[in-house]
Amino acid sequence: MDQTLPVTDAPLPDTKRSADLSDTLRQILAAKYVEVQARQQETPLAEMERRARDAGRPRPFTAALCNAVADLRVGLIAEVKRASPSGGLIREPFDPAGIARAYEEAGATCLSVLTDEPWFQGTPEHLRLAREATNLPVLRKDFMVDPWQVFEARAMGADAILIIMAAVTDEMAERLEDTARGLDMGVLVEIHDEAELQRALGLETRLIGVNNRDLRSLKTDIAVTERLAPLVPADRIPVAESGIRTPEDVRRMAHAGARCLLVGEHLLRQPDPGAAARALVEAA
Ligand SMILES: O=P(O)(O)OC[C@@H](O)[C@@H](O)c1c[nH]c2ccccc12
Repeated sequence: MDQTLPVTDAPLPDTKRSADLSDTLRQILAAKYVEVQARQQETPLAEMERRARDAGRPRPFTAALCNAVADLRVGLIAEVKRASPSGGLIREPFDPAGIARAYEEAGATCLSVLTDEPWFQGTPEHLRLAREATNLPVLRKDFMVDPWQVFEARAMGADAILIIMAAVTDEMAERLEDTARGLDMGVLVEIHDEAELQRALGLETRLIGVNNRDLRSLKTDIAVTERLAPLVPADRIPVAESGIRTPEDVRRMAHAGARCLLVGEHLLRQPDPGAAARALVEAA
């Protein structure tokens, strides 16, 4: 996939201004800024806000995960994506509705659906199809850099958004969260190190996602959750993300304190993603 994109000086958080930021993340964010600015010309904020409010009330995303944790179940956020740049996944044929139904039958608590197209071949239509096929709350998995995208998420039917601390300033993170809360949407904030955890704790959301994938190197190591989940305060809920494949991985994440898991690639590489999801749900 040719991704030679114009790199602009996106307002990245100070900690990320150095060259240590992965080319991938920098290119994704630079392209996202260009894309979002163009899309706002087509659909101004006032109109997108109207569409969001017309979309009705979201399904409870955070409450679904809190209930799973309270019932000592695994809170599985099962991901729907056609491709992934880091692992070379391409799922063909790709049936978002069928995959979502299989996840629901397997006992998943929520869905995560990629809507980033250049890198993950995701679309808002994938999210709409997956959401319509189940009763599960759906997280819009995309690179949020502007509150306009939060209204767009609700307008396409999403029930929650992701805030990646490595991708935004503290001020933007707060604006994104305020916008989501104003729409009664859930917020999963994502971190990859101790500094990002401290920044994330400045937000209200209880859901602290620990991404085992380093957005600089795209290297994945589930030991990241084992290091960071114990540092998450007791009034928050750690969510282990990325690189989770086996029942043993699930037990390691649970032992580290993460009973909510976000899993994609392993499930989507299987002929029957539902059976693979059930194996993980039953593992803890
Ligand atoms: O496919 P995996 O390794 O199971 O990972 C799922 C999910 O954690 C990953 O897709 C993800 C986590 N944070 C993101 C931010 C943007 C895009 C993708 C992601």
